[in-house]
Amino acid sequence: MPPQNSSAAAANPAPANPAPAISARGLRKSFGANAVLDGIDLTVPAGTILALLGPNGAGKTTAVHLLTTYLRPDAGDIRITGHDPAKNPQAVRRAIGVTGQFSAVDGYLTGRENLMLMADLHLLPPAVGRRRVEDLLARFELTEAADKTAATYSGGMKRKLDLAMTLVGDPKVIFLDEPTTGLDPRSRRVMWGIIRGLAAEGRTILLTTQYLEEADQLAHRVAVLDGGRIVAEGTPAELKKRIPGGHIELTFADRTELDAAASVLASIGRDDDTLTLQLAGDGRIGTLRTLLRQLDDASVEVEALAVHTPDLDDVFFALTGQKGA
Ligand SMILES: Nc1ncnc2c1ncn2[C@@H]1O[C@H](COP(=O)(O)OP(=O)(O)OP(=O)(O)O)[C@@H](O)[C@H]1O
Repeated sequence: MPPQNSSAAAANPAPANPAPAISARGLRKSFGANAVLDGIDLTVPAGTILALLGPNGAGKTTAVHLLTTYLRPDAGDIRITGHDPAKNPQAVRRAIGVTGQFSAVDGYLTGRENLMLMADLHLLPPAVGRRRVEDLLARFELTEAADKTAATYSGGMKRKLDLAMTLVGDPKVIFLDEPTTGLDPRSRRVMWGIIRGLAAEGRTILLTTQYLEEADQLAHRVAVLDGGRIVAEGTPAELKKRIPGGHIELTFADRTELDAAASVLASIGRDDDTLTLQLAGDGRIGTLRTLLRQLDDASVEVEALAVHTPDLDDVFFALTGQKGA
């Protein structure tokens, strides 16, 4: 898949030199003998999206709980929009919105009632609350379904309602714990559009994900969490640079063709079971044209050609030795 983050970043460029909205230094948290976070540092400039990427059980949710006053760290320093959660948890709670893996949506209430309940919890004056709720219903394309009980909503609609509920309080900093887990590809894309829109409004977003493509698509920066530590941090493009380049894979119909191709091409890998050859190079037309001409000259038939560009999956594998989601 071509790297698409460049387009996301171009549509939603990070502001120059903003003050960090989220910063954490030396965060540690253990549950009994289980050291889940072993000294992590995170900085998220205002108006940007950081993806905290890690496999199941890496400690992503624990990190979100520490940053959102839900849990206290064993050690470390946190500032959220300049406030210290240990000293001023109320100020932190006023600045943030959190959408967790467990939905806050009440299935017995309608979409509008769920949102109005949040407006009441935030003590918004009734007229302000009603306006904000109607704006959010419209923005999330839930107006038509607003009077149906949330239990009748699809997974994607519930997730949108959950995020809309988080936005009733107009938070400047938003934590999204695995915002698209379990959604179908279309709903996932809708959610990506919404998340990009929130950052374009100047909100700061920390999202956790097991999806490498999600981090690539959305995040200005990615922090890879593994074994209680941040094992890599950078833009998606920077992380991609840290792994071997792309390659071209040719598949042949039989062993004779494979042997013939191997004798004329400088391959970097060969698999006799799948009848494939790997060649260094990217998908540039000139490279492919030369390659096909060489095969033509040697009268070798190619059954299939695939161009592999490195993605975050490869980064994850290179950094942690594990396959991603
Ligand atoms: N309250 C708790 N008490 C004891 N152990 C906990 C608690 N919360 C989390 N853990 C443990 O901490 C580790 C990290 O869990 P966490 O939920 O933070 O990971 P995660 O990266 O969010 O994983 P997932 O993607 O599965 O949600 C796990 O081994 C988990 O069992």
